[in-house]
Amino acid sequence: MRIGIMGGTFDPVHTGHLVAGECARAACGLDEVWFMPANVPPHKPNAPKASAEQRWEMVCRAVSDNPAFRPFDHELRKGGVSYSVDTIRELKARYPEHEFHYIIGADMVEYLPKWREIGEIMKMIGFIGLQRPGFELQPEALPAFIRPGVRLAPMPLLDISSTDIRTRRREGRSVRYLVTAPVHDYIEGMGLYES
Ligand SMILES: Nc1ncnc2c1ncn2[C@@H]1O[C@H](COP(=O)(O)OP(=O)(O)OP(=O)(O)O)[C@@H](O)[C@H]1O
Ligand SMILES: O=C(O)c1ccc[n+]([C@@H]2O[C@H](COP(=O)([O-])O)[C@@H](O)[C@H]2O)c1
Repeated sequence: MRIGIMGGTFDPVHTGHLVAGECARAACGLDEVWFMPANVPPHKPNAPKASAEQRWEMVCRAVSDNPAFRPFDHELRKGGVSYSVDTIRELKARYPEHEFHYIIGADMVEYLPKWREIGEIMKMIGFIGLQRPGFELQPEALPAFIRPGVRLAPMPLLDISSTDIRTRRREGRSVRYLVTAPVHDYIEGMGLYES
C-alpha cells in the first residue's frame, strides 16, 4: 500500500492537520495516512504542553471517523527524541510491503535541510509538501539533493496552528471548529491549555 506518514507534535491535533492529510491522500493516491505523534519533537525548544497520552488520545479521536486515517504510535512507544531518520529506517524495515511518503506543511519544507541526516532521509523516502499561510512553498530554494524528492499537493490555505489554539484556550476564547468535535470535547473535559 501507499502510506502517507503525517508526523507532528499534535499539541493539539487540529483541522489543518486533517485537511493536509486528506489533500495529500487525494493528490498522491495514498491508500492510508498514518498520524504519528512525536514523543519528543527534535526541533522544538519547549516540551509539549499536553502529555504524550493526551496528545495520543486527541489524535485517536481526530481520525476515528475516517477509514483511510490511522493513529500510529511508533514514536510514542519508542520514547526519546523522535528523529525522523530513525523512524523512517524502522518503518521501512518493519513494513517492507508498503511504500511510504512523508507529509509536511510549508514551514517544515523550509526546515527540511536542517533535519538530522537529511541526505540519508532523501535516499529513503519522498515528501509531500502542503501550503501553509505565512510560509512560501519554494522548491527552487531547496538544495538540489532535496528538491526532486519533494512533491507539492494543493491545499486551501488554513491559518490554524496548535500555538494559536493553545493561546485561545489560555485567553478563554473558543477553539470550536478549529479542532474536531471529539477533540474539542476532550480539551474542554480535561481543561487542557487553560491558564
Ligand atoms: N494549517 C496547516 N496547514 C498545513 N500544514 C500544517 C498546518 N498546521 C500544521 N501543519 C503541518 O503539520 C505537521 C505537524 O505540525 P505541528 O503538530 O507542529 O502543528 P503546528 O500547528 O505547526 O504546531 P505549533 O503551532 O505548536 O508549532 C507539520 O508538518 C506542519 O507543517
Ligand atoms: O528528524 C529531524 O531532524 C526532524 C526535525 C524537525 C521535524 N521533524 C519531524 O517533522 C514532523 C513535524 O514536526 P513538528 O515539530 O512540526 O510537529 C514530526 O514528525 C517531526 O518529528 C524531524
